Order: sequence, then C-alpha cells, then structure tokens
Amino acid sequence: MTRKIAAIVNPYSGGGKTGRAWPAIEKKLTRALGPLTAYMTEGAATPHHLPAAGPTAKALKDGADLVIAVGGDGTINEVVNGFFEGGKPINPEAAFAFLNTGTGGDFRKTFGYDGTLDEAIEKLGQAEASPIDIGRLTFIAEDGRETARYFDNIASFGLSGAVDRAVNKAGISKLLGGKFAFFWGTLKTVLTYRPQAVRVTTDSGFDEVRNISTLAVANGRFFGGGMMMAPHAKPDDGLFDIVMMCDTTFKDMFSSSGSLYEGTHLANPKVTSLQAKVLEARPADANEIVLLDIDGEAPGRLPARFEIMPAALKLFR
Ligand SMILES: Nc1ncnc2c1ncn2[C@@H]1O[C@H](COP(=O)(O)OP(=O)(O)OP(=O)(O)O)[C@@H](O)[C@H]1O
Repeated sequence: MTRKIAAIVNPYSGGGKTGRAWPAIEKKLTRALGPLTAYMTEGAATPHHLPAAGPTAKALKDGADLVIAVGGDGTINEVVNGFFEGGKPINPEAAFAFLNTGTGGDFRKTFGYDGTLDEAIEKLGQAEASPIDIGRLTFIAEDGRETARYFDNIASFGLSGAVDRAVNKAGISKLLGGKFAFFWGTLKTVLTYRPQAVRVTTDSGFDEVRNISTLAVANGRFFGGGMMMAPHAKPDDGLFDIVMMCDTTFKDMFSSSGSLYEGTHLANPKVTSLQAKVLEARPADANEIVLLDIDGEAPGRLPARFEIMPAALKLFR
C-alpha cells in the first residue's frame, strides 16, 4: 500500500536540537518509510493556538494518511489535537506516529520505546497501525473561556499544573534536560504548594471532596519527565486510570518521589487509584484556582470534564 506521509516538525523542541537535526532525520525517515511532506509548526502555543495542530489538520486535508509528530510530548499532544475538528476525526482512516526528539519523552515510555532516534526510525519502518484511546478534556482556559482539548497521555491537576507553569517559565533549566527541569520546577513549586479541596465525580460512582495534591487522569503511564504516575494504565483498554495523591506534604513528596519513579506510590495510603470513563472535577471553593497540566503544558484550570474516546486514533507502532 502506498501511503501519503506527512511529518509535523517542531524545530524548537529539544531546546532547538530538532530543527538542527531535521535535514538528517528527514533523509532517514524517507529511507525507512518513503517520501514525505514536512510541515513546520507555526507560532508559540497559547490556550487557543496549538502550533502543531493547524499543520496536522492541513496535512490530513491534503490527503495524508500517516502523520508523524516530530518533537517532544507537547508536540505529540498538539498533533493529536490536529486529528480532530468539531469533535470528529478529520480522516478516521489516517494513522498517527511519533518520533520523540523532545527534552522529556514520557508518552513513548508507555510503549517501551527508550532507544536512540535511529532505532526509533528503524522501528517506524516496520510498524503497523493499531488503535489507542484518546482523552477529551473540557476546561476553563486562562482567559476564562471554556475550551476543549484532546490528550494522548496524561492530563492532571494540582501540583502538576503549578509545576508546569513554573517549568515553562524556567527556560534555562529546561536546556539542561527534562528530568532536571522538572526536578527544579517541582522543588521550587512544592515548597509553596498546599493541597486544594476538589470535588471529584466519576461515572464509576466515585463522588467525594478530596484534598488534592495531584490527580492524574491517565491514558499512558508516565508524566513529569519519567514519573510512573499510573503504572497500570493501558492506552487501549477504553478506560482512564485515575491516580489521586491527597494531602501529601512536602516531606511526603520527598520520601515518595523515588517510588513515583518506580510506580510503587500506589501502595501509599495517601494515594487512591480507580478506573473510569468520565471524571468531573471542580474546586470545592469556586474562587480557588486549581491548575491543569496536559503533557507538560499548563493550559488552564478547573472545573473540568475528562472523557475517554475509546479507540479514537490509529497509532502506527
Ligand atoms: N513555531 C514555533 N515557535 C515557537 N514555539 C513553538 C513553535 N512550535 C512549537 N513551539 C513550542 O514548543 C513547545 C512544545 O515543545 P515540545 O514539548 O514538543 O518539546 P520539548 O519541550 O523539547 O519536549 P518535552 O515536552 O518532551 O520535554 C510548545 O510550548 C510550543 O509553544
């Protein structure tokens, strides 16, 4: 079968490494998969403008049936968003693939990809499409407008959202690598963060007000530059894995940070995990600002509704 392939390239990801390496990457991708058309991301992200989403939609409308995101977790998320318009896929037959060239690389870990870029390209050459679930999130953007956004990996709120905001401002530390950026951002923010009372409701019958440190709604397993937040999440089971860390103090964060990387934090009595197809969250006090995180970006705040779209995207893997 001949494919019409598009690559959506974020030249700024990986601290600018992707842009510099793109000519060489393009040659290798072409060798592995055949000819492709490259589209560059356009303009910096805002809550209503995702730089990789527009080029993705354009590529799909131009007839692409395989769209490869080339960038970090942020770019992967934006390309996934570009697959949908008005709540529907632009081309339900089109497949998605990603080549991680970012500083972090959380989404790929769920699929056990941790090799070099050359290995990832070689793998793509032999890949086949199989469906994964996608999350749909409606929330309040910074300008107060209700906004919808799709996510492939993990959307969360609480400390994670506050950390994102800090990390995205910490330009210099990000150049030193994803893990360091998140460690630094986490450290600074954790010092000042206090758990926030949030009413959490799910379609599976959970309805409680909890003092949330971080609540993750997970399709994939990793976030925050390598934390195994949802060790049992499966991106193709039609369900979110929900992991709530409640009432954690500064000391807990430190003593449990090692286990977060191992995924053993679920045994902690301050952690609740459950599965659901829909989760709604709103601050117990309507004036409280509880920040969201989607794959390393902080696009807005609660109240929010997270809804799973089973088998909504064909992932080439
Ligand atoms: N054309 C562009 N001009 C300016 N900024 C851009 C452009 N395209 C994308 N960006 C920015 O790139 C960021 C996304 O980067 P991405 O997450 O893919 O890479 P990363 O930060 O290196 O990796 P990771 O998230 O995996 O650590 C977004 O915040 C977006 O604003």
